[in-house]
Amino acid sequence: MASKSINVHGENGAGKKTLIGSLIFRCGLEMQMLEQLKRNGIHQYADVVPYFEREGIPPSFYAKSAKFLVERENQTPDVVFWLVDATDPGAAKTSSQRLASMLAAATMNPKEKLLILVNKMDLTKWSEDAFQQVARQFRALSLPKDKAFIIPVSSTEGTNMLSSPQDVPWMQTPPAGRSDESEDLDQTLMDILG
Ligand SMILES: Nc1nc2c(ncn2[C@@H]2O[C@H](COP(=O)(O)OP(=O)(O)OP(=O)(O)O)[C@@H](O)[C@H]2O)c(=O)[nH]1
Repeated sequence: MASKSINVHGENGAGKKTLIGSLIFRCGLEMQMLEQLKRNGIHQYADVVPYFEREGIPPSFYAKSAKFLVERENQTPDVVFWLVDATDPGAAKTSSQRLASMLAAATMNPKEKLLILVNKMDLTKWSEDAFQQVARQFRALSLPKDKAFIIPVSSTEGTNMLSSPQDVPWMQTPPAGRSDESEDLDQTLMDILG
């Protein structure tokens, strides 16, 4: 199976460790490792990556096409996860400005995909307004063509990561007049990773 690299960015507290821990728990753990985590008192998603780092275990998870390795220092990974807190539009603005300057300076340059993940959607009760308020900040940037996607998720609940959320009608019906791929809200995080 192919191996690909992922780099994770986001403001403090956006949910970087929780997202990766959640992906590792949902699609990266063998029974033996699950038992090792339990034995060491690791029950929260956010504690998995720090535990792996202490133990020298490279964090990774599986998607359909590849094994994804999470790397800290890599300016040209295959995929970048750019996390934004859906409950904090102010932080989203700062975050979008930081993304714009990193793209302009090419200090972050994903080879295949840039996934802007609007996280903590559960806390907004999957509000379309909350999502659009954050997404708008990022749509205003000149994002790399055909590589960038804006995806609402909940890392703690795993929603829209492996399967689509139920009972969120606006996710199935994109806004009228918008047909570009980055607005294809009926694709989950894993669908887009491929
Ligand atoms: N309700 C909810 N809480 C979340 C979600 N994702 C993260 N959190 C919470 O947000 C807080 C910060 O999450 P972390 O994963 O530690 O965030 P981080 O980006 O790694 O934080 P730093 O290392 O400080 O930059 C924790 O209390 C998480 O439980 C989510 O999808 N929903």
